[in-house]
Amino acid sequence: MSYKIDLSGGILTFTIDRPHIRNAINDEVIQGLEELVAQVHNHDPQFVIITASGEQAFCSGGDLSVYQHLRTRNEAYPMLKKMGDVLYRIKTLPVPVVALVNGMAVGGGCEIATACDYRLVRSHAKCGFIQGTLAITSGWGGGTYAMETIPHAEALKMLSEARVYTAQELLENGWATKVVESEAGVEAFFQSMKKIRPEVHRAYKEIAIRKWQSSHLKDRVNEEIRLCAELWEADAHHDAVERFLNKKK
Ligand SMILES: CCCC(=O)SCCNC(=O)CCNC(=O)[C@H](O)C(C)(C)COP(=O)(O)OP(=O)(O)OC[C@H]1O[C@@H](n2cnc3c(N)ncnc32)[C@H](O)[C@@H]1OP(=O)(O)O
Repeated sequence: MSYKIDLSGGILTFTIDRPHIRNAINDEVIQGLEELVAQVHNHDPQFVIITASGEQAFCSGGDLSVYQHLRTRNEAYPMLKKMGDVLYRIKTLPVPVVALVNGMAVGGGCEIATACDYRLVRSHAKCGFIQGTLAITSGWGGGTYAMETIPHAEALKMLSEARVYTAQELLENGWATKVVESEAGVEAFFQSMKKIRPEVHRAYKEIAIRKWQSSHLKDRVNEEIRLCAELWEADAHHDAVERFLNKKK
């Protein structure tokens, strides 16, 4: 199984469990995220956490060993759309969603964390929208969410530079909610949040969702997915993926 879902103390936690491949996303993880959404609606938790196994990586994006076989725009689009749709459903869950960024979050991994309401970033973690180095854009909605989350120039810079940022840089540009040294920092965050009644958190989330609906967030995400699918089929993308996968051979 590529993921775990656990409910404890009113917190529903989704853990990507593929540390050997830096928690890259495959179809099973995408299905798991769909199951997470269903479980939120069934169990009514106070908070949702998305995290991953190990300390090296939160998520290295799409599993390139699998998705390298998607060659054309029409082949790439269904994968991008499926993940984009489930991330939008996660973003618009009625309760706060917290990314516990336990290590590197790059490419689609950075998109997943950006879709969350809060990002608790371990001090050793580095994160970035490195998609540009693969000659594509973000394609799961993360670019659109970055522009909703941090000031425009910071978002555009982070997306366009396509490099990894340190935890300190992420705190400075507003992407990281808090940099945490250890589990104690995470517990302190939730202790503080739990002082406020769940219905208050839900009400604020509802206000945020209304804003996203009125600014047609879903349409903007769909346009991002379409643009990424177009770039996906270029030789420049496939050559870059091949270079990454063959780097040690
Ligand atoms: C589809 C939406 C957009 C996207 O997500 S495009 C994908 C963007 N992701 C990438 O370009 C992959 C980036 N990965 C990396 O840069 C590095 O692996 C990373 C995360 C910095 C970690 O570096 P290191 O700790 O040095 O680990 P490493 O590179 O030796 O990786 C360990 C093993 O995992 C593999 N791996 C890492 N990320 C992967 C991925 N996304 N898809 C497929 N395989 C991946 C890597 O090839 C290596 O495998 P092996 O042990 O050499 O067989």
